[in-house]
Amino acid sequence: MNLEKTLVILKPSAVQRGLVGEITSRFERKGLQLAGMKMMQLNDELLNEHYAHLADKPFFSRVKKSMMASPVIVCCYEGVDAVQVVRSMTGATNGRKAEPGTIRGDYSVSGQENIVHTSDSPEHAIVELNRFFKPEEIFDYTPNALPYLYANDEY
Ligand SMILES: Nc1ncnc2c1ncn2[C@@H]1O[C@H](COP(=O)(O)OP(=O)(O)OP(=O)(O)O)[C@@H](O)[C@H]1O
Repeated sequence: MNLEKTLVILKPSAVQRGLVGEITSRFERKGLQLAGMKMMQLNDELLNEHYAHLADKPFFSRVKKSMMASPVIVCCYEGVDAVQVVRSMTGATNGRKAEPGTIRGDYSVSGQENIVHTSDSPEHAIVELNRFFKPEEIFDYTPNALPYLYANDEY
């Protein structure tokens, strides 16, 4: 089984709108295991790194400003194929286009204020978790529910 860890950032739009419990409960109910969680204030240096792929976009400084508008909650979730599972729960970037049932589809009507960031590949998840967490802030433990979450078979 392909056990992975992935990064979720509850953006200022989630924190300010009081959606932290709603969003984290979705991941819990799905069966993803919480491996790390903290509140932090993002800064320009971190965001230049995190959003380097957007540096030449006209909305770059607006996105960074919005990500610094309040503290965020950063989470590490673990599970089999966790990156793809969390990404599919996230929905399309623009909340107006995201499918109902996804986090962005259910809680956002904006392209920018879209509630969560989630890692988009296993490779990026490793880099992003190292960016936002110290090693000692990520916890490895065996959930009691493990036999009820995954069967032994490979589908
Ligand atoms: N055209 C746009 N106008 C305003 N903000 C945008 C636009 N496109 C993207 N963004 C913001 O920048 C973030 C990063 O954009 P990216 O293209 O990496 O999308 P994403 O991978 O769906 O989002 P994320 O990386 O946050 O999960 C988006 O989540 C959104 O907040």
